[in-house]
Amino acid sequence: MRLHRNLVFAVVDALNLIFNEGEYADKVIRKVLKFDKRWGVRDRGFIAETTYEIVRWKRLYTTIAEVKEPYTRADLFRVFAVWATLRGIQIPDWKQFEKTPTRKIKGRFDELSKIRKYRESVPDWIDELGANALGESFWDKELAALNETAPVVLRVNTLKTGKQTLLKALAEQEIHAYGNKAYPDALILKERADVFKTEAFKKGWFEVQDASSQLVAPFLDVKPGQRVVDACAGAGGKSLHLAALMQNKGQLISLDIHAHKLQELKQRAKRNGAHNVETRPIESNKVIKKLYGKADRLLLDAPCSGLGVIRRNPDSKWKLDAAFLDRVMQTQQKILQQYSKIIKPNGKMVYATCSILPQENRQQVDTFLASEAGDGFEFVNEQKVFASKSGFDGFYMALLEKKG
Ligand SMILES: C[S@@+](CC[C@H](N)C(=O)[O-])C[C@H]1O[C@@H](n2cnc3c(N)ncnc32)[C@H](O)[C@@H]1O
Repeated sequence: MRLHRNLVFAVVDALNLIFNEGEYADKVIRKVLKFDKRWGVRDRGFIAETTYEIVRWKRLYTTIAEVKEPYTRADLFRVFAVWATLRGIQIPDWKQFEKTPTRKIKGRFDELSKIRKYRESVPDWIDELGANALGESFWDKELAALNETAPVVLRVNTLKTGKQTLLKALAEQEIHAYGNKAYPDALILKERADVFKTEAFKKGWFEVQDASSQLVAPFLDVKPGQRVVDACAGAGGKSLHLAALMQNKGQLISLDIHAHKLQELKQRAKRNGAHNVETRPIESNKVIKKLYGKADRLLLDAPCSGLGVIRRNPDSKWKLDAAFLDRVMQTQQKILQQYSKIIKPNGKMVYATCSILPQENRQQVDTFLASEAGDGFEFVNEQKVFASKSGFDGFYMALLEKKG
């Protein structure tokens, strides 16, 4: 592979914004990709993938490069040189790469790879947290799986089409995918592709949604005609799936504290042909209280650390901190305590997170069940989804039933 100057410079610009300015990787990449309209699919792929890779391996690469925050431009070129050297890519003779110590880089890599927190590139506190929560040997495996590149997974929108029709439409555009029996509506891409540009996407035939995330809506056991509340709906990944399972019959009320996310949900619902979705921003407690005792089904897709999805959001490893984790765990319990009142007698509720930590998952459910608000609820079932076992994102879901 030959390195092109303006592409490498774009990666360095992106890294500067992510590492030094604290901006989010996905937003930065979208911004940087607009720098030059002449860049083709491969160029864009190089910028996005290389930036994500370096963000993923930040601790390892910056330690090898012997650079510290805040990084100068020269530091970021050194980090880039580490990435290129470890991939066996010829370092160009530009002045930014003068004196790149190729042999030393390889030696340092071998040395640091013996220590998990460097090998897997995580801050000390996350490494300790994971090892304490899951045990050393399981954390070893799980963390390695969480650092793999995530595949692109689609969920077929059964309100509009079927799997075979979608497969055919994608194949006509040279996008090839395959199914997996454990995930009835999922199609996994063989190679990354910009699926958002396809006609099939514009027609609402699919959404991009990880396979593990696709397990959540079916776990709630919704039926057409029911009243279902999705209380932390965000931009609606799971609301749209619920609407499809309800076959557009009944009522789906999607709530969130952020109105702008619900706005996006509305647009997606329109494209998906999901007509039974109503969005309500949680502007005050009244919005929740009005729904007390009214829902057959309730989904609590709670805010969380996101430790199960760091393959997709590698920069969250560097942006998360212990104080955030504490706060989000308090919110999870508050949501369980208060929103569970939305359920009717004999109704069902799913509590879900995209975390693999027991303290955000089963322990929250147990605390809720032991509390006054949890009295009258029965634990039915749970699914702990680990990246190392499933090959997809880490997730948790618990099904609870309110007694009659
Ligand atoms: C895991 S995300 C939801 C993802 C979404 N369900 C999906 O499938 O695309 C959690 C959501 O909870 C929302 N949230 C945070 N605190 C909340 C609260 N107290 N009540 C309701 N929603 C809240 C966040 O805005 C965020 O959209």
